[in-house]
Amino acid sequence: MSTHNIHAERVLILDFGSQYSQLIARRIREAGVYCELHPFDLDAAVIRDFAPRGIILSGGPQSVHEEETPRAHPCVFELGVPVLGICYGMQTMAAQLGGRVAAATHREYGYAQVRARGHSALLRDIEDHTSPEGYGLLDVWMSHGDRVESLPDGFQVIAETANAPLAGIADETRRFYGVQFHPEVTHTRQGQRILDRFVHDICGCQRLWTPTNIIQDSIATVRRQVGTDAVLLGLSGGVDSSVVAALLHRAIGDQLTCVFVDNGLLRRGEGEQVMRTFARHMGVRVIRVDAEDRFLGRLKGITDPEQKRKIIGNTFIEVFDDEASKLENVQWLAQGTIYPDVIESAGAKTGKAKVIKSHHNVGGLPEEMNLKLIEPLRELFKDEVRKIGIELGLPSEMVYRHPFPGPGLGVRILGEVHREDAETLRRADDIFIEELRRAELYDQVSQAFAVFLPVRSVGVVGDNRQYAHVIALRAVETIDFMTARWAHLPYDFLDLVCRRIVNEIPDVSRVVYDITGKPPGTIEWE
Ligand SMILES: Nc1ncnc2c1ncn2[C@@H]1O[C@H](COP(=O)(O)OP(=O)(O)OP(=O)(O)O)[C@@H](O)[C@H]1O
Ligand SMILES: O=c1[nH]c(=O)c2[nH+]cn([C@@H]3O[C@H](COP(=O)(O)O)[C@@H](O)[C@H]3O)c2[nH]1
Ligand SMILES: NC(=O)CC[C@H](N)C(=O)O
Ligand SMILES: [Mg+2]
Repeated sequence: MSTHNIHAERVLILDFGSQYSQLIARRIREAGVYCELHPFDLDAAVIRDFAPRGIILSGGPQSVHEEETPRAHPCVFELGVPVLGICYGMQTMAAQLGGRVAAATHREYGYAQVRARGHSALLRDIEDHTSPEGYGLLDVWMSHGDRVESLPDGFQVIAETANAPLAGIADETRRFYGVQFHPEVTHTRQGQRILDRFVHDICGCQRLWTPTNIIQDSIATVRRQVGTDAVLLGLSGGVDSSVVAALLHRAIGDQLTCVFVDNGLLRRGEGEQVMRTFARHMGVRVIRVDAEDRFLGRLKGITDPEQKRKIIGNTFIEVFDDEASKLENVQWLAQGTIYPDVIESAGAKTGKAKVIKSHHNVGGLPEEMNLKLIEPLRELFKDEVRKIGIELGLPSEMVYRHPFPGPGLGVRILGEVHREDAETLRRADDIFIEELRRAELYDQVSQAFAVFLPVRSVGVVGDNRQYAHVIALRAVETIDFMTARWAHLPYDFLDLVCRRIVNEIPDVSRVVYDITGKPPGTIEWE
């Protein structure tokens, strides 16, 4: 049983549309405090029911001084809990409580140095440098064009810059704080300390949100939820489903059955690895379904990328359906949904956030099969999922592996998918990944893989003419996979990988390296 109620002390973040709202939530979680991110116009009744220990108002693209721009519900300032406004959040707090906000003559984007004033509970003793006059100086990151020009009653200035004399404000009595800079971004060097200060010292939250507590709590919840029913999980070998498998196995043991589908579009050794880690080492019941013929059969003659994705998704559903109907007493389908998926799909529904992913995995399973859904990672960010995976004893190569798309090699073999090309690609990809690991570059890039190009190019090998395929290598660096920079891998390294691929795989005569960023490219080629 869980020893603490890890959700009891919670912080509410109201999202005014900042690019960094999710980052605020991640930082609060890093501080060991449970928080949720919701749209700024969340119902007052829901806000009260949430019973937050503190509220954070995020930044946002709009201008408080224009008409009809977002406001926090007045109840935010009436609950008697601390409030921290960041950028737009500070501006709207100031405006709503009687201060004035206007466009500044100078905008501030990027680095700025803030001078702390007085001894606020928020910034006291937190500094990067000390000025000759003895003031604390903070290196921060700004992104604003408006500024607070006059303070509401009860507020004092706690930080200033040349361009924003009111860069930090506080009403210590009501425990309302505002900062014009962004403590949630890593460029604000003391940002985590400032947020720690807010949630621990000002809101009075303890550090209950830790991997050990999260695991204990999820186990208790899962046991309560499923009782003695059986649970089915699609296990891909990817991070999320692997962590769900480990967690459910610990919670309900033999009541869990995993289905691993080999669709013929997986990386080399994937099936073997899944069976070794889960079935052999951990004693999880895993059914391996060999569905290569079924998938490749359906893909015959299909060249359009979107059509390929749809066919692969639908075939997954069929295979799952078949497997589920063979099992007895299965009432639940487990899924590796994580918190960013929840935020993004809510945003997509209300139209407040831009639709980020239109990718599909094995979507649609629940309706098709009438199973109840169980999603034990629904509240967690990827980094939290990884920490839990490690704590549950999963190997770190599994927990820290690069993401792999649901449609797999199906979107990395351009045009029609042929079995022998999939094998060629698997070999090339395996060489690339193996060498990245050997050179200790694997963890320095966010995602790396090979792509099969269905064109032929002439080469010369051993005095003979060779007319064979082209492999493209792709490696990117990114935080959120929304934008990416191509990885500047060393030439000598690329040279080595190229030579191995061309020498070891007869069907490849040429290797190219993709130097397109995202945008304008996407990460996958299809
Ligand atoms: N080959 C497969 N066999 C069984 N289930 C699969 C397979 N591929 C995907 N799935 C299911 O689809 C879900 C979504 O896939 P997705 O790639 O988003 O997540 P993941 O594989 O768990 O983790 P990661 O994002 O690290 O790849 C998985 O959690 C898993 O339940
Ligand atoms: O689970 C998935 N199902 C999909 O259909 C899918 N398509 C792309 N990706 C992964 O998403 C990230 C961004 O990819 P793109 O720049 O190609 O859109 C990269 O990490 C891609 O590998 C997918 N993941
Ligand atoms: N990053 C923000 O929250 C910006 C707030 C507001 N749009 C400004 O320019 O000042
Ligand atoms: Mg995956």
